[in-house]
Amino acid sequence: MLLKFQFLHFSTAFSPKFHKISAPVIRITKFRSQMGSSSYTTSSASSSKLLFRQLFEKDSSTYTYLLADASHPDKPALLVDPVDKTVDRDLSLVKELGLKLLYAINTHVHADHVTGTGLIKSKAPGVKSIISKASNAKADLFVEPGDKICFGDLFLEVRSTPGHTLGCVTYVTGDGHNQPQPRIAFTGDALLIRGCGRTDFQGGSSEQLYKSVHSQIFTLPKDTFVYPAHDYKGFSVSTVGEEMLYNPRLTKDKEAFKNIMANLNLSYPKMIDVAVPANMFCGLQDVESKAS
Ligand SMILES: N[C@@H](CCC(=O)N[C@@H](CSS)C(=O)NCC(=O)O)C(=O)O
Ligand SMILES: [Fe+2]
Repeated sequence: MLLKFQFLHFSTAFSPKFHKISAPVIRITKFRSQMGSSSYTTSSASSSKLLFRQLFEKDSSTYTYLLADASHPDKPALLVDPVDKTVDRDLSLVKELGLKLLYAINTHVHADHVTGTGLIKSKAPGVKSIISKASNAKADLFVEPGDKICFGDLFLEVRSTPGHTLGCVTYVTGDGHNQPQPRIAFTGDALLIRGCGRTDFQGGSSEQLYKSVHSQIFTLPKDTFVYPAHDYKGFSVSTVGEEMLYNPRLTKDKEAFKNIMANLNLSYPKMIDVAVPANMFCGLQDVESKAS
């Protein structure tokens, strides 16, 4: 089934410190209900267009993802959850692969590392930063549930998955013509491989996280790949079906899940007092205050 694109309105917002920009985030009617159907045709041609790289930052065990439409003449690309320390590596890769980086995107306001989105903007002018409107952080573009972030013929659909933080979102791949199979879900810290994000700060709520994962991620096709923002156990990828069967927290009923989350006894992330305020400003809070 072909999706009918309808441009509703642009979701743009401006950080006072950044250039004015006008890149659109596209909203499409009935998108979420269509995503729930199984009537999309599979096309190996369409799925082969996606260039995909998983990158790792070892100090915070963070995964950054590079995606591009390799079939498009411009090879438009985006980065999900870049880290400040590895921005040069990521931008070198973008250059080596001949990609045109459009967007630097966060799944949420990270507590354990400084995002690379602000640095990327300064080193690669024209790139737009994106975060959810619900995060209340600064960025060039704010996304809401159902929005599509387009790069060439491909896009990321935005799904609201609060619970680890108030503004957490999951980005799910899609194609303007055919639904590539399988899809990929970038779950941030909402769903980790055999785990999930903690819920004890940044507006976290175990009740909300349970609902988010079950309603927004576990409803995706079971062969959907799960690529989280972190891994602490040596995993790199899972699937929705695998997590529905084997996730030791989210396979439990809600009350058992809430009990597990209330008793994690994790120490606070070492960088939280630096990272959260900085990440409210694309990781550039100190740089900006020093500059002004
Ligand atoms: N030790 C690390 C932080 C580890 C941590 O708290 N990770 C977060 C995701 S980053 S906000 C988390 O939700 N972990 C869940 C879990 O079960 O481990 C540091 O000091 O930075
Ligand atoms: Fe987090």
